[in-house]
Amino acid sequence: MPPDALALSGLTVRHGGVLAVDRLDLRIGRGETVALLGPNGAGKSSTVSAVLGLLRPHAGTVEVLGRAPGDAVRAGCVGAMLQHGGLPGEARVGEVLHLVRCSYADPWPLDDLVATTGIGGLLGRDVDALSGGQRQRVLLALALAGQPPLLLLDEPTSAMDVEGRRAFWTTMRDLADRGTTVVFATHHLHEADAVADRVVVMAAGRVVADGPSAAVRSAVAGRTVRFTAPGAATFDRVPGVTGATRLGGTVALATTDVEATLRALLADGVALADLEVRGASLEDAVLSLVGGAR
Ligand SMILES: Nc1ncnc2c1ncn2[C@@H]1O[C@H](COP(=O)(O)OP(=O)(O)OP(=O)(O)O)[C@@H](O)[C@H]1O
Repeated sequence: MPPDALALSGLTVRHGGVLAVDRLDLRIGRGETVALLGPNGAGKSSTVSAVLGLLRPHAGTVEVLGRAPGDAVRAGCVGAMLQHGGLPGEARVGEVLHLVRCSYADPWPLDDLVATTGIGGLLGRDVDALSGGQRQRVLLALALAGQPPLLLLDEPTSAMDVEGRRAFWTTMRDLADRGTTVVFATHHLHEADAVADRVVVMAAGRVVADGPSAAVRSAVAGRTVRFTAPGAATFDRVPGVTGATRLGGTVALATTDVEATLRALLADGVALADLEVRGASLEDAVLSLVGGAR
């Protein structure tokens, strides 16, 4: 059987006195699309850096496609887009792309790479003159230049506009459909929800949840009941309600028992105009999981 894309065992990363990753065990199979989630400082970037061999773990092991991280990177098996990824200065985008493609034995065909990453209009531009979102698209093209089987992306869409993000994730889904393993750290939870087969939630250097997004969401009890109610009536004492907020005429009630809450509201004669009941979002789930890990 071919080795997993990633196999981390007991990975521990320290930055001086700071414990960034704490005995992390994680396996990611080939072809999976995995979102690494968690608050600032959870250890996501440190994990990515260890996988790329950019820092030496304090303890534990890292295998990338069955190899040591440095070997996998040197063999062109890993494409990466890092949070603070640099581009050489005083060069044009096309020149940098050419140089990087030349370093691979079997580079991604240029026209297709340029079209896939949407950088056709940028090839003649100075890299120093790119906007944040354009820079991220160029970094993606460089990460893909060697057609790597594994892509590691650290907050890849942080500077992109809505359209750029949508195009980016469409590209990622296409890559995943072609069998590329995609691992990305993000704070855009709705994107993780839409794109990833699996989400791994980290807090304080450890995994606090791991599974399909729907499973992680369902781990959090509770629903939100939302309706329009003019006036200043309060609803925090309604059965099941654990939290009530009002914004103008819109009332949102967090409840652990939707039926009891709705029955009580109807019995009180509340009209429940524009009624909406929804389950926990991935954001609710992550907040709850991370809160519990603190
Ligand atoms: N070079 C460094 N020197 C000292 N401490 C560091 C360094 N890099 C990271 N840390 C610390 O390690 C911990 C984990 O940081 P890391 O960047 O891995 O988290 P993260 O989950 O990627 O956060 P973010 O979402 O903010 O990017 C944090 O407490 C951070 O302050």
